[in-house]
Amino acid sequence: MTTPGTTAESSKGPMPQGRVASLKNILPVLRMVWESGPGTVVANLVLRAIAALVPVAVLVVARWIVDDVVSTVAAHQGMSNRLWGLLALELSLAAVGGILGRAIMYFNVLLSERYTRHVSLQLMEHASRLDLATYEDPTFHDRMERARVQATDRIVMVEAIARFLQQTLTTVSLCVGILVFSPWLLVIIIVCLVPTALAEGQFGAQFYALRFRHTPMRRELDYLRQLGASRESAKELKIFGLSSYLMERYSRLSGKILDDMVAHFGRTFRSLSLLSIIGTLGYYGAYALAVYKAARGELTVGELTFLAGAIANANRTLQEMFSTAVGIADQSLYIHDMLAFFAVQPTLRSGPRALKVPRPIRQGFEFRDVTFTYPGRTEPVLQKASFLLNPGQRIALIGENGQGKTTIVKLLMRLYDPTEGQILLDGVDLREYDIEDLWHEVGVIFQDFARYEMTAAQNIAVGRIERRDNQVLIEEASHKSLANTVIDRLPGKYEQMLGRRFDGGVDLSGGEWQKIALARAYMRDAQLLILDEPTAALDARAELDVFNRFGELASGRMAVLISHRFSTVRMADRILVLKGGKIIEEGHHEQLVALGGSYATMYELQASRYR
Ligand SMILES: Nc1ncnc2c1ncn2[C@@H]1O[C@H](COP(=O)(O)OP(=O)(O)OP(=O)(O)O)[C@@H](O)[C@H]1O
Repeated sequence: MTTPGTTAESSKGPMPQGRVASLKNILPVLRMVWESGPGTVVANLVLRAIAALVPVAVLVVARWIVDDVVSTVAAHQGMSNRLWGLLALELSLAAVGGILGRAIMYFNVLLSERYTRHVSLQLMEHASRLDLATYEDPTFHDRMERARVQATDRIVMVEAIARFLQQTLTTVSLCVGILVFSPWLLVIIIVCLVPTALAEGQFGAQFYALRFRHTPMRRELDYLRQLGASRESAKELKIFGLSSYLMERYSRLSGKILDDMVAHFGRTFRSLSLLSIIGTLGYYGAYALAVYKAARGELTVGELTFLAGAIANANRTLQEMFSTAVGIADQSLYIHDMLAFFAVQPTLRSGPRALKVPRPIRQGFEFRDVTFTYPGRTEPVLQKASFLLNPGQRIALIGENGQGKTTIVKLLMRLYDPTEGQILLDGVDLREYDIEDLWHEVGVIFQDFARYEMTAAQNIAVGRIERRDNQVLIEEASHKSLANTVIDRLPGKYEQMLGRRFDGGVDLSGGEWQKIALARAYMRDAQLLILDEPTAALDARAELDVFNRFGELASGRMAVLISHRFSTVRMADRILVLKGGKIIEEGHHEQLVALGGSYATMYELQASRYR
């Protein structure tokens, strides 16, 4: 098995394309932050700008106070009004600083909530527009899952960017303050900080590169952690004894990351400790120069106080800026999936002059020499398949696993377009119709139907969500699919929460879920009903009941049934037998049995088990 993340890319050297691209991720995130609440962003920035200037203002007032004290002592005067005023000003600045800190925290929380809400809604909106084909790509699926997590996690980065701006403004204001008194002081500080800055930059880039290289491994760790503690996998993990295998994989991967980190921080610590001595020398050199100037009378004691504070503060904030910048770059690695997800666009769309689906449909559907190959595959799943589905007809698709039955359904619903050939509805190419109108006319239950962790009524209502308050319709659908036999036994009846995720939720068996899901198809006033393995999890009696009712329901409408059970399939008006991407036999049950071909063999095989 290959271990993700062990690419040959070095963590040293110039920034390769991918890493630079990750840094570019910051801009779209900033745009999303802005869109999530311009007012909150402005308030946050204004407050931070004011807060950024408080340190320098405090030092300026401190300088005035000290100078006033010195002159007051020299003149043997008591406390002057000006001195009281300056003390009050210093107190006010401290108070303002405290209040600003609180206000910034408040706006951070507000911004974070707004951002999460905005991005989550955008994710949901974008996800709803994408082609189904996109969802069937496992890489995309992983990416979407990570995008979902990233949407809410990356607010740390947003906060860091705001902090970085604040730190920069503070540093600049302190440097300007120092510059006013002596350009030399600033030169000393900066010159002595340059080696540390360069090294910090270099180590920062290396750390970023290391994190970049670790990203796939960290993703695998996330996956393993999730697998090791999820409800879906718990049973298999126990029975197959997989936990220790997963833990071993987790431990190996995380151990590698840990080793890399220890090595990196060891190197960083050794080099930066040495370089920090130069920085400290610079700081004390500048301080000594200020003291020297003060001793010579070139600076007042107040000015010395200001400079001592400004030098120490500038030294600290400069270093903080570096680590914040590294942190931001580090975070930018983790938004790639979210942006890539937003970049995926739907391809199946309705044209500008899309037609409405006729009501009623008069001629039905026609597959005309349809060939279809899944994106990324070379072998076609269907080859020149042709058949008719007329109004009032029920057709069944049968064939061994993987022969293309579900694919036909997906094509019929225009979740994909044929690679060659045409699908016609009332003689017009399916592509000419409004896609949403088409879906509106179809009631479909797939094999892998969704189990919504919502109430029983809501689970049925999703079949026609705009009628979710119509209890009569819900109960009718529930009777037709036999869901009522399940719901009547639930303590909360239609208001019973299903699934185990939420308090008071009740989980159902596979067959019970299937009856509930089936009711969704009956909620719709659809002209075409598609049931893909609708009764696979039902017991024999329930299956018979469901189909007796289905017979009544499908009258006048079209229905497509997919099933491996011949008891189900034989009820269809016409059966299409699929093999190797082709429709090899077609007819009703008796005809196909009499034909003595593939259908007859499969039927015999199943029937013989019951004799
Ligand atoms: N999204 C996809 N991308 C690539 N190949 C796919 C995709 N979906 C299905 N296939 C492949 O197409 C073939 C037909 O799949 P399909 O689901 O239509 O078969 P089926 O007859 O419904 O099978 P089953 O009886 O197992 O449900 C299979 O080989 C399957 O692996």
